[in-house]
Amino acid sequence: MDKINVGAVSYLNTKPLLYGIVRSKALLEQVELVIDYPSKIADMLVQGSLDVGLIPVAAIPQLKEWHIISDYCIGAESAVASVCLFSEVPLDKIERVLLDYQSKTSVNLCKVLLKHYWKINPAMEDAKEDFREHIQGTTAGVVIGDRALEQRLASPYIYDLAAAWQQFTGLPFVFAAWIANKKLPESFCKLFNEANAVGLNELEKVVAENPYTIYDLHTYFGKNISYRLTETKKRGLEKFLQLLKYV
Ligand SMILES: C=C(O[C@@H]1C=C(C(=O)O)C=C[C@H]1O)C(=O)O
Repeated sequence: MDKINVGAVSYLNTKPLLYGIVRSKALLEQVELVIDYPSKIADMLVQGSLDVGLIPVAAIPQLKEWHIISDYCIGAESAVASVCLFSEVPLDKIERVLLDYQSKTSVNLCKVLLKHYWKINPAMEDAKEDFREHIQGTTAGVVIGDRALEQRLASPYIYDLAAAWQQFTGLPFVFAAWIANKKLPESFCKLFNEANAVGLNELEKVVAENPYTIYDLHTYFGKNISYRLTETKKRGLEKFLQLLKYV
């Protein structure tokens, strides 16, 4: 039987989900695992080189067919820490926003918040690889993932996009979810879901396996990121997909 091509995000936030996946022999026999940054994983799922991906939810409208195949996601109930608008000046002085090329969800979340919540209208620019060096003066930037945790040490103004979304809507936010572009066998989905949960029940071990000095990973995995795809998170997701039509 052909292997199921699975794509996962290369950031620290995905380590708790991958912990059990890479330890499940039964799963690894069925799976070819690819790890890359989120916008790449989304493009691969849309093109069909993946069957399942932990994809940015903003890419969902690009898929002809999609199925959420797991109860786990990369979400947040309040401040997420690793998805922020970083700036040297306060919000009302920002003239230009550089948008992280590795993101599909957060750059659109920032557009939604600028328009409907903060009600300001700076210029937006899709950024290139070295964009973090250009976050200065009245030029701000949306940065995601591990690089955002680093950027926290450099930027005086940090606007957490999940916290702002929560204040705007009263709902949690889903950044990425395990989405398949075709129906997959029930037996695989069950095994896959169970494997996702293993690391979440062993966060101490996941932290120990990933030495990191920039940010406390107990806080990051245990408080900032919220991994369960609950009914309220699904409501947050639906609301975001609605607003996405008009950005
Ligand atoms: C919370 C995060 O969520 C991520 C944000 C994504 C996006 O903006 O497209 C995609 C996948 C997630 O890993 C993060 O990476 O910091």
